[in-house]
Amino acid sequence: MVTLALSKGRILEESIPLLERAGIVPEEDLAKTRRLIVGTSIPGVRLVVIRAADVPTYVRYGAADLGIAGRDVLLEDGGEGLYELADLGIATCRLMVASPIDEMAREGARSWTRLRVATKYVRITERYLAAQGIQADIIHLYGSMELAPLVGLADRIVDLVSSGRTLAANGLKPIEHVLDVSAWLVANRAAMKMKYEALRPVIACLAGSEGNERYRATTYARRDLRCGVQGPARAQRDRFARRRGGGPRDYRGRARPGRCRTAHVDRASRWARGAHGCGTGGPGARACRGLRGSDARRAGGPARGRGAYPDISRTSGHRTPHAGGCPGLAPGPEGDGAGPGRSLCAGRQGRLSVIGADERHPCAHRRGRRACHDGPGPGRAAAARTRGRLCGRGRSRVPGGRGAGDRGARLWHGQRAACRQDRGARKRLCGGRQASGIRTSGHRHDCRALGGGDRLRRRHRPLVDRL
Ligand SMILES: Nc1ncnc2c1ncn2[C@@H]1O[C@H](COP(=O)(O)OP(=O)(O)OP(=O)(O)O)[C@@H](O)[C@H]1O
Ligand SMILES: O=P(O)(O)OC[C@H]1O[C@H](OP(=O)(O)OP(=O)(O)O)[C@H](O)[C@@H]1O
Repeated sequence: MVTLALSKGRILEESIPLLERAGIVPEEDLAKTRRLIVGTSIPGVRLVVIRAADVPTYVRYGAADLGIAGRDVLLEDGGEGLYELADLGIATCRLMVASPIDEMAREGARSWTRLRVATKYVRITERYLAAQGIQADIIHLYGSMELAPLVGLADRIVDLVSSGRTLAANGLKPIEHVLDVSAWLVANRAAMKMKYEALRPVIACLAGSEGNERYRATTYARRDLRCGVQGPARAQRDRFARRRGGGPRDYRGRARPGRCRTAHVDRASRWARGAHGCGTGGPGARACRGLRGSDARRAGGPARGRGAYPDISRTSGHRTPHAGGCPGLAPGPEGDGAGPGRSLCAGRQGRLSVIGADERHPCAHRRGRRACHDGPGPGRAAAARTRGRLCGRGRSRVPGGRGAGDRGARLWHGQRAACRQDRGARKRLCGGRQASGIRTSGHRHDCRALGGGDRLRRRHRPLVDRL
């Protein structure tokens, strides 16, 4: 059973059409029913309707597997224990600082000193004010913030603004923009591991449902389609190669001809950003279906002609490869293209990330965690590939040294320490015995034998140090 938590209020109003477009039709009218758990047209998918601020809690503790909540609520909550999967593009508004209109001429927001600010969003406001270097007392209210300045409770408010009518009606004016807000699809982390097969079609249908134009590679797809096929070494090499003006390179630095067989998509991580311009029109293009605008350009799509990759929309965003919607939400065979994830990564979805790089990035890749359900996590897989390539599989080169086999190593010198194959080379350099070593400082730094304790360290210490 998949439980989807919906926020009451505005988000619910806009969630219902989204659900219906995705083929998830509630058995009862959610706006009218007093029931809080409602079945849907999809067996095994049910809805719970709760207060917006409670959605993160339900999802965090696994009472709901998925949830739809405003970004304001998620940021205020902190988002621990959640994967923030996709910006659904509904219930959009802005979080603004507002002040009484007549005060506007007197001072700007930045000149505040020890003002009182009323808000429902204490955490966000604290962070915002701290970032601005403004000292203020924050007064926590639960609603009708606009009233606070009118009755002398606060000098400013931080509140959501959509049409601006509420502010205007109360003689207030927005003065600073804090945050763009929209509703996001979130998931319980454990459920994403344990119930992934059941969740996947629901996620795909909600995040990629036709008509959801905000479904972008920048959110769900970008983070979720980590196939782990293409490792960082190759991505990095390609990036370097492109900077040099050449095409993609193999580990020896030779031009890599023909079609690239990889389809790595994760641009959420730095190293992978260069992974798409493979220059072949093959994998990069395939991988980048669904990337929009600058992402697509970065991926090399439009650079090779706007029509080259019909799935890349330059302006309007991701054109979901979700032909035909989500018939019955039945998870199809891997790689059947039925969902945005599968069409891109052949079903091997990986780890997810959070909203916006500016907030946090608990990226499983960076932590090297197992994230891919079909294999080792991208971190480890990538590291393994990197090691293999860097050391040239047994070449007795010192990383950073000379020789064709070391090109990759030079690019990836940061990985040297991890490269087992390099041990041989180091040993040969120091023989495990030399007192002063060869290339002393570099050698000392690299030599694993130094990890063996003081005795070894002394033995390896260059003569000059021992004097
Ligand atoms: N004016 C608005 N326009 C668009 N979206 C809004 C607006 N106000 C709030 N939202 C979004 O809808 C979510 C729920 O807001 P809503 O006003 O329906 O409930 P609430 O007043 O925050 O909650 P409660 O009534 O339980 O205190 C907010 O978290 C925000 O993401
Ligand atoms: O810009 P507008 O279109 O006028 O909408 C903004 C209002 O909507 C929200 O209030 P809500 O109706 O949720 O009531 P609340 O203040 O009690 O939360 C928000 O807190 C503003 O008051």
